[in-house]
Amino acid sequence: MNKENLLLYFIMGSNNTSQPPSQVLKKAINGGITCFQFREKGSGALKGKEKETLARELQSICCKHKIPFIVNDDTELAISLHADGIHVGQDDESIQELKKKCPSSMIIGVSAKTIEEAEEAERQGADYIGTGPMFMTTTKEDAELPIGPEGIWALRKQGIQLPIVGIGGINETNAVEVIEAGADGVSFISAISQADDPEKAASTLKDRLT
Ligand SMILES: Cc1ncc(COP(=O)(O)OP(=O)(O)O)c(N)n1
Ligand SMILES: Cc1nc(C(=O)O)sc1CCOP(=O)(O)O
Ligand SMILES: [Mg+2]
Repeated sequence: MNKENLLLYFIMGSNNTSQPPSQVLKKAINGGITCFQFREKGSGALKGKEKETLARELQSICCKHKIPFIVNDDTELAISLHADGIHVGQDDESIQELKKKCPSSMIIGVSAKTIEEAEEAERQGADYIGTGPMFMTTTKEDAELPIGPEGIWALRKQGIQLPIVGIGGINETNAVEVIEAGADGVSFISAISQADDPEKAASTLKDRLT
């Protein structure tokens, strides 16, 4: 994957916003996001056909604007939609399994915060790692304690070269710290999905980082 695409990585599912998700995504794209992950998860998340319909709608918006469309967790959905990529965590499907099932062009993102996890992701051929939580977050129901941007410093210091995107509690006031620690990008849900004006929220984040 082109690591420039990780700079402003927006993640959202239908339960992360009170506005229509398609409107939020369009505004976020107008504001300058560079990548999108469909994460339909947690309380009230859509399932089955409804989930697929929303995924297709958001994918077509991304496609029109040439924004990579990544699916969280759901490999079957990612494959059936010919998504640009899939993101998995340590408790999800292994990279080895994904490599067997997915087209070789599909971007594979993996959550990794320890040196062991990051080295394993590199060995297995992940395209990028997501490291977090950087800061306190209430968006992920089972989020762990924050490791701070120091967690990214530590991975870089120990020689991790894979593209890294920080995640968790990132907003316009702390995004720069994450990049300064060695990340190629920042990912965020609520900073945009909960904003009254998602376009302005995205463009403010972009201004802070460019
Ligand atoms: C870019 C990015 N980084 C990390 C995660 C977290 O993935 P995971 O640990 O599998 O947790 P869930 O998102 O599935 O709850 C992510 N989604 N994206
Ligand atoms: C999906 C997710 N994964 C995390 C991790 O630490 O792996 S934190 C998180 C939630 C990010 O939402 P917000 O930007 O609203 O804090
Ligand atoms: Mg997961």
